[in-house]
Amino acid sequence: MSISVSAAAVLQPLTGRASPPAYRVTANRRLRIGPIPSLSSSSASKPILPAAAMATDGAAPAASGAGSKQKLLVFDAEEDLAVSLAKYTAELSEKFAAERGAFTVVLSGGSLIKALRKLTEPPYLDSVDWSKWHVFWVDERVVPKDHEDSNYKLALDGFLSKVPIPTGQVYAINDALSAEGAADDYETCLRRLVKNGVIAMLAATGFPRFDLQLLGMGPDGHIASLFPGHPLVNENQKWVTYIKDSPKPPPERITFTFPVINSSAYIAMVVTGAGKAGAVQKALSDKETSSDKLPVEMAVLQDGEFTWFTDKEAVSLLQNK
Ligand SMILES: O=C1O[C@H](COP(=O)(O)O)[C@@H](O)[C@H](O)[C@H]1O
Repeated sequence: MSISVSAAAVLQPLTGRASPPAYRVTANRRLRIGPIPSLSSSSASKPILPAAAMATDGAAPAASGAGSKQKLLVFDAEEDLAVSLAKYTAELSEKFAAERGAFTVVLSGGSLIKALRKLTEPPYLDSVDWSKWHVFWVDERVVPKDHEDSNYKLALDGFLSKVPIPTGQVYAINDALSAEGAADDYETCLRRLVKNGVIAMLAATGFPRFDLQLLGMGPDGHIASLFPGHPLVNENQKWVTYIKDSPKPPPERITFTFPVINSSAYIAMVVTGAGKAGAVQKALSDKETSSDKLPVEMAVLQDGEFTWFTDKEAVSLLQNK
């Protein structure tokens, strides 16, 4: 099989949003998977038509994922990905700071944090208005904040300690509480910030609408602390919930639920390495009605823009099919 790439994917710059590192990709539900054509010798990323979740411009909203678009960016090297991710994030920061006077950013743990390193360097260190940033976690391990397993510590060491975000705008969990207590406490914090306008609300869903969620995916296709086959993936009332039997250690965690993840304005899904190629292949295959969806496949924005930032290894099974 071969990949079908729309010419529009190459030629049509995205408009109406922050100017992105790549291009709008128009939908093609007859996606064929195969070798990635060389689209531009000067570009480090190659837009490819991805998943069934992609929506045609102007298409009627589907039952879920209304208004959702997905783009797939594939970089030759992780270094190129990091450069592009920094530009993308800085442009969204500028857009939301101008529009709303605040930029609400959700971090995951794991490999994502290292991919943010270019934001801590010139020109972004000086050009980004860090005073507008409000930082949250899509999931957190229920451990002390100075524990090696803490997503807060990972982000502090690798990112937050290197940029001047006001400490009062960094919303870590209360690590003195139980998993259940920490989840409730975090949701209460989010509700307060929605009430005072720091976090937007998506009227269509009644859930908070973060400006940008910077997410990673595990080799099993989990995102946040929402794991394949775990009942938490079906939680549709709570904003934040907890897990005590995480298949990946540590076992106790709190996590945003899918309604919150899917109410975001923008998601950057940052996935690198051959170890994730199987999950990427499944997520970007053309099975629209698969009943055994991976958690990453359940991340479908209600009204927003979803961009995959990947490297060649992560999409290697797409290339070889
Ligand atoms: O446990 C977790 O894993 C995922 C994926 O991590 P990665 O190192 O494979 O990128 C991460 O997104 C999540 O926040 C974390 O708690």
